[in-house]
Amino acid sequence: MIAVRDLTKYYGSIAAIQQLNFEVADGEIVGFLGPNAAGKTTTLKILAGYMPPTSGTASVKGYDCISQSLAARHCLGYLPENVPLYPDLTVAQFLDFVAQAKGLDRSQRRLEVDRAVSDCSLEEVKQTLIAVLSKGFRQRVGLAQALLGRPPLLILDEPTIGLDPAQIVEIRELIRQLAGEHTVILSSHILPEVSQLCQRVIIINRGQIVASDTPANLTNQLGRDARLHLSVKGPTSEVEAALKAVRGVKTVLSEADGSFSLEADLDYEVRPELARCVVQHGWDLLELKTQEFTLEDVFMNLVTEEKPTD
Ligand SMILES: Nc1ncnc2c1ncn2[C@@H]1O[C@H](COP(=O)(O)OP(=O)(O)OP(=O)(O)O)[C@@H](O)[C@H]1O
Repeated sequence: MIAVRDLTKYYGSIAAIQQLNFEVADGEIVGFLGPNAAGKTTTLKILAGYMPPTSGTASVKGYDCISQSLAARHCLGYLPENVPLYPDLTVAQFLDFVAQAKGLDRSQRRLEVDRAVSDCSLEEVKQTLIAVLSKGFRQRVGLAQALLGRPPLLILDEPTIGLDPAQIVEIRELIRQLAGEHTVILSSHILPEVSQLCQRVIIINRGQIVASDTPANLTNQLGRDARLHLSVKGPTSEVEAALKAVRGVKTVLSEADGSFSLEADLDYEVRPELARCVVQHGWDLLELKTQEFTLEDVFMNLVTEEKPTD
């Protein structure tokens, strides 16, 4: 569905993205994840045909996003970071206007507007002026306009930004439902959002791709170490020293609440020995649990490891 080759964009002397290469297959839901200024919006704008790259190519369904922009744009619906809505129009008028701009004829327009209104649960505000809509409803209108014409690809730039927690849950649920019939690429810097919604994650930092895999594989890649959390009632420095001495334990960190975080070699089952160690010292073992690596750990690992080259 999407093929990106050596995509590079300079704004003046600033390289927003450099030599990006990735593909998105039909039916995939891909999260484009990165910190602020990583180059997410720039990439999505190029894919949506909003601006040309400095070099490299991007195509949607085989159509080049710049030289065959019209054909490429027919295959996609784009929700920009800041949705350009017309406040003086009602929701129905605005959607009809966008449907016209997408080249749909009168009868198709009515059907498509009704379907998008229904898909995005906009019935109650269909005749309401956009000016008076809440941010959550505006975002739904933004999604609805992207859906008009049933494009096979949806490009969603930070779809939940600025929404309250309840609205975020609603929009995520809506995206999950839409994903069944569409290929989706969405950008976000919210890690749980990406791990909940996406089958694959592309992590971008300083304009370059630093990882691309399923959330599960990314967390598995984090290494051969297990993380454990212990809560022990005993003298902190002595407990710390004793835990450190257990075979397989690599690091011990005492936490502000008096508990301990450990990293241990996965090749050893350290838990029985840790428990014995605590009990033999006459301390109380209140809790001992292993902790899974999360996408946040992967992200921090990749993003903080990457140092600027200049
Ligand atoms: N129109 C522009 N003119 C000059 N520089 C720009 C322009 N748009 C973006 N940039 C710069 O390009 C880099 C990438 O920006 P971009 O908006 O693509 O990142 P992003 O990952 O979407 O960030 P955010 O999460 O903050 O929206 C940043 O350094 C940004 O300042």
